[in-house]
Amino acid sequence: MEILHVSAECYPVAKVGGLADVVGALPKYQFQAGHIAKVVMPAYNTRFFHTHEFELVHQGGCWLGHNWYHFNVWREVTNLLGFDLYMVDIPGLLDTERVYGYYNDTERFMAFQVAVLDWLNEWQHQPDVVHVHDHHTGLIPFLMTHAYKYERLRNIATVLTIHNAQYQGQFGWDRLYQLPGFDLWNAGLLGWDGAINPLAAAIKCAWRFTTVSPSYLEELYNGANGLENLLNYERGKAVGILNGIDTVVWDPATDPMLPVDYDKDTFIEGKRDIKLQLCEQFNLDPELPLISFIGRLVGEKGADLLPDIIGRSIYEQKQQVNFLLLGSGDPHVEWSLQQTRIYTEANFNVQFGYDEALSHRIYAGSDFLLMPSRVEPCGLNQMYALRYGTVPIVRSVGGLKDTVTDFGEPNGFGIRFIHAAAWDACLAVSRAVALYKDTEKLHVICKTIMQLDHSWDSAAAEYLQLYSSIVTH
Ligand SMILES: Nc1ncnc2c1ncn2[C@@H]1O[C@H](COP(=O)(O)OP(=O)(O)O[C@H]2O[C@H](CO)[C@@H](O)[C@H](O)[C@H]2O)[C@@H](O)[C@H]1O
Repeated sequence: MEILHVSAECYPVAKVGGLADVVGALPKYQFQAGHIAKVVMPAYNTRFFHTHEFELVHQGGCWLGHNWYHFNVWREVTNLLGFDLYMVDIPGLLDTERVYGYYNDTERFMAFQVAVLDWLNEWQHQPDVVHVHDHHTGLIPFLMTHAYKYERLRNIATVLTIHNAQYQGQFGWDRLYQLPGFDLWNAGLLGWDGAINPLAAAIKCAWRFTTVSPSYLEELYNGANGLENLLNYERGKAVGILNGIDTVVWDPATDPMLPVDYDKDTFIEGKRDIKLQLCEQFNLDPELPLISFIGRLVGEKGADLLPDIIGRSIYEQKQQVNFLLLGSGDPHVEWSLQQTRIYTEANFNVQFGYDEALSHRIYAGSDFLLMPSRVEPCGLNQMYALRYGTVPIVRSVGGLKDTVTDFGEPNGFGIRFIHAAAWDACLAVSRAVALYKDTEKLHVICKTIMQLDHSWDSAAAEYLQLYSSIVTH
């Protein structure tokens, strides 16, 4: 089978969050299973694009309303990532330093999608499936079925994966003229709640859609940032498939970003050494339990609760616990964390910004990883933590509920709490501190969690089963 993944992010080329991890791993597993898996993404002005060898496979141009853009499609020639990587370069639109956050993001991703389809329209053959990810690529299933110039693509199966339904990419109907021509009787398929909504359009037009965990799918029917009714209406097309993790990139036994490697038999020394270095770097006492948080500092991740959780826990535990944070996001949260640090300096440190290498050292060197998420479609951090022998403390929601059991239950191994509230998270922290003191029990848990299988094997098979159910030839 031939699958073309279309995405705004792909690790290690350009990563903002978990979307990149998934698109950098799933195609690799599909390729290893004997299929042709391709990824096409924007050619941002990244180091990767400038330091690897690419060949030009297509040149074209597209109108976006009154503006004409040239584009080039490049292919990475060495199959470095374990699948075919294509990058669409649109000077003036996509050659940006960052992935998102520009005033013209709507045009940038609209042009990207049109360029991908123009290119696909020129292929001699056709892929079996076009698999789009999140709202940045959500117009594709609509355009493939309704735009006049893509009539040839009409019978290719399309799948949408929703990594996060909070973001939908809405824009006004006044921009309708920027899209390639289609029969206006079908314009309603683009809309939701008074605007063009690319995520809603993809839910309506893709042949199937998936969410990144079964629990998240169930939750979306009741809370999906305005799309609940649509999702309920289209539920016949929905499947929840739990993400896996790339066990080659995320392996403490071979991770080049760690100063010391370790496995299930050497984790006590390995984790201790990395924790020592981390604590030295961040001025924390290595004898105390180290609880970390990595991620975007936004409400969805419960980041606004962190100052309270940290301040109260340090007080309640009589300064016998440490916290370390890596992330960036909401300026109010960053400010509040800085304020918290003023009175908890000996027990808490934070690094604002994005640092891939540091994130690996934190997963490895921490005793616990805290995830007080309000919404968590899947969550990869808890699976990385498990693989690195770090006990996850999670709010029982979405994918966290599907991947972490509580050590208070038979065969449980993590710490779960129910409410997205500081008091409940603080109770979970107190359980973590107590577990830390029971070294023997903690070590048994660490060894167990390092051996759990969260590789992509089973999820990749589920996706292939889904494709087979819709590919007609
Ligand atoms: N400051 C920082 N420095 C270094 N690394 C950082 C970092 N902040 C985040 N990361 C890394 O980014 C990734 C974040 O993964 P998440 O699962 O939390 O993704 P996110 O919420 O972006 O994506 C959405 O898509 C994914 C994939 O489907 C879902 O798991 C998730 O629930 C959903 O919200 C992890 O690899 C993490 O280590």
